[in-house]
Amino acid sequence: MKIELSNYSKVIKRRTVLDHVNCIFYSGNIYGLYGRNGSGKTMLLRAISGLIYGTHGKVVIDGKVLHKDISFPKSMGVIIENTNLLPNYDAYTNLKILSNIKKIASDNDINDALSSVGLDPSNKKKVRTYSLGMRQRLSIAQALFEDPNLLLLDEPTNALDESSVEIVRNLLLKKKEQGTLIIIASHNKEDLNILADQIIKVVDGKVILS
Ligand SMILES: Nc1ncnc2c1ncn2[C@@H]1O[C@H](COP(=O)(O)OP(=O)(O)OP(=O)(O)O)[C@@H](O)[C@H]1O
Repeated sequence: MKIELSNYSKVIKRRTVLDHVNCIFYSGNIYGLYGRNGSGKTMLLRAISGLIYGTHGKVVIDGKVLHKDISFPKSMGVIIENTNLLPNYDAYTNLKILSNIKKIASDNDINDALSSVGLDPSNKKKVRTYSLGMRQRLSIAQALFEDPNLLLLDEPTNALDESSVEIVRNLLLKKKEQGTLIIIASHNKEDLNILADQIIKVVDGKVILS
């Protein structure tokens, strides 16, 4: 998989939040987006995910122009703010409902996905009563669940304790080895140093490649 942003800009209410971004992402790599609050990291993830329309420029995914040839990247797992969880169901039911929509997962798949992030599949607690860290682990299970080719993760480990961070780092490195393209926005320099093949600095909507 190859994702290319060419001269991509996004202007919201006369403010340029992404400014002539040019970058290329390839499968089998982890890219770390690093930058201050409000610099545009989440916006860049949204642009790649197809959640927003660019004001100028384009996103091309495997030769197909986003919002022209395709609406979304074909196989994608996303964590952009914790809006993807169903708070009134337990963790198992969250993944079960997702799998019923997509009709792909067995009970074993669900149990494995929850166990892989250290959640107990038999825990019947409703997700609304979960701690932030448990929610974050469930979001990660959900993003990884269908084995997507592309993972877009906004601050995936900011609420996790040390042992959970370790679990998630290992999971992501394993996915990378399997050829997944992973883009992570993070304030955690240690995470990015350990995980990222390339760190991309985002400053005032501009991308600085290093
Ligand atoms: N819906 C919106 N309407 C107007 N401006 C927005 C909107 N969402 C984000 N912005 C602005 O776009 C800019 C980039 O925001 P973005 O969320 O991408 O930053 P970020 O680098 O992810 O920050 P953080 O580290 O705090 O998560 C910010 O100035 C923000 O105020």
